[in-house]
Amino acid sequence: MAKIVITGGEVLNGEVQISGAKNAVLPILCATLLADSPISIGNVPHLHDVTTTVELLGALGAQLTIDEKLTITVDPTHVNQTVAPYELVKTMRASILVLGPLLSKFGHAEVSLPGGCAIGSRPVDQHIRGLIALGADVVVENGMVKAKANRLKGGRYVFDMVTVTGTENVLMAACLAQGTTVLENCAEEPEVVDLANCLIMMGAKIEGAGTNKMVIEGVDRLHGGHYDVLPDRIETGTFLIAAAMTGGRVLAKRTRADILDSVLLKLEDAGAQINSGEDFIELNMNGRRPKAVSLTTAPYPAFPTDMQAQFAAMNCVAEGVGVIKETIFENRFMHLNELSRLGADIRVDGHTAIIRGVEQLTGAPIMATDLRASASLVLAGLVAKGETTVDRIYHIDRGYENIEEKLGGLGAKIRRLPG
Ligand SMILES: CC(=O)N[C@H]1[C@@H](OP(=O)(O)OP(=O)(O)OC[C@H]2O[C@@H](n3ccc(=O)[nH]c3=O)[C@H](O)[C@@H]2O)O[C@H](CO)[C@@H](O)[C@@H]1O
Ligand SMILES: C=C(OP(=O)(O)O)C(=O)O
Repeated sequence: MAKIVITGGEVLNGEVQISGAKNAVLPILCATLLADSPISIGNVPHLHDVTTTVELLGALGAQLTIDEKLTITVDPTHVNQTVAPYELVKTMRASILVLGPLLSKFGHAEVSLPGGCAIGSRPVDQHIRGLIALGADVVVENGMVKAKANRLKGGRYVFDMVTVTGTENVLMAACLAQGTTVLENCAEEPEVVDLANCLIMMGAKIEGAGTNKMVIEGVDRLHGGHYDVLPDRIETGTFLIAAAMTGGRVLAKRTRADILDSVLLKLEDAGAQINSGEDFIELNMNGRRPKAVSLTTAPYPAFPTDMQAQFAAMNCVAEGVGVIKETIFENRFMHLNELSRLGADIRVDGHTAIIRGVEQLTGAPIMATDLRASASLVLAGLVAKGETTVDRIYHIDRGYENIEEKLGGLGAKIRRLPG
């Protein structure tokens, strides 16, 4: 299995180009199934999850072309399959996002219950109940979600909890339903808004994206066009933390500060100087050691669970004690054991981690357990004395484009050992 080897101790300095957001491009690629003419998607990140989605859409009969800039054009007019088997969806949580579009467009969908990061049980009951509220007939049998409907009808659904992909699935389904759908307690994440903007470009009638209530007026058809995916706020935050942990300065380009408020505030609490403009964020630590920060994860616009592991890594070397509460996923502390193997001082009490910063971590072989855990281990390796080898690095390739090249460009001593 491929590994990443890092020799810690370099102060990061320089510019990094941020890629398109994984959690926006995946639903948007699935939304192309709804169109009745070709649609091209730009600012696509080169990620394993994108390849998986492309393979999935291809297996459903869509014709895809990818140019040298990684713009993906999907022609969904030849889709002739509405079954997404386990073999195709097992590595990626987001594959459940073909359920809503297939059902809405073709009246039938069978999608295997998804895999993805092992960070919690991650049920899809809200996706199913939302589709039932639109008139679908849904059963779960042999690990498959099987849904059918002649034509979905507008309805009202109040999500039990804020769910990002749940909101996206039901939103996509509602676009081609007959009549008006009202969705409440919706996720307000920027990636949901990006999906809604893409659907609107395709002819959908959606109001309220980015608030907790969306009203969707169903239309008879959606068309193609072109859409550029928004920048990845989690990748951005990860590079800014790399600068903060190493006492360095990083200019993240082609990104957006307005979707990172809660993260930037915590970085300022850690002592970072932040300067941002329309499409860049610069973080300067001026050689200082970060101060520990306390945080609680919650749905957007509060602090994102996808940045929790990276802040845990920063707290390991920060001055003082930081208390981290994870409220979204029940099993998202697996990085903490590995960080302890580097010498971190961490106490876990249920869903709370109390981290006392140490002066120096020391390199060791460690194991990545999920996507953001992997990122946090790489960050820790940047500041650990000597060599850190992060095994099972395939997790990181699901969500970070060329992470070792980008960190290397900022001065990190990092290399990949092929498996
Ligand atoms: C591809 C994608 O966009 N992934 C993101 C998405 O995951 P994902 O959409 O899977 O996460 P959700 O927002 O759905 O999960 C939030 C919480 O709701 C629970 N839940 C969710 C759906 C459901 O039907 N029933 C239920 O109980 C989950 O177990 C979890 O405790 O949002 C998460 C929370 O911001 C992020 O960490 C993931 O990076
Ligand atoms: C948990 C994540 O991804 P997924 O939902 O695709 O497993 C993530 O992006 O941190």
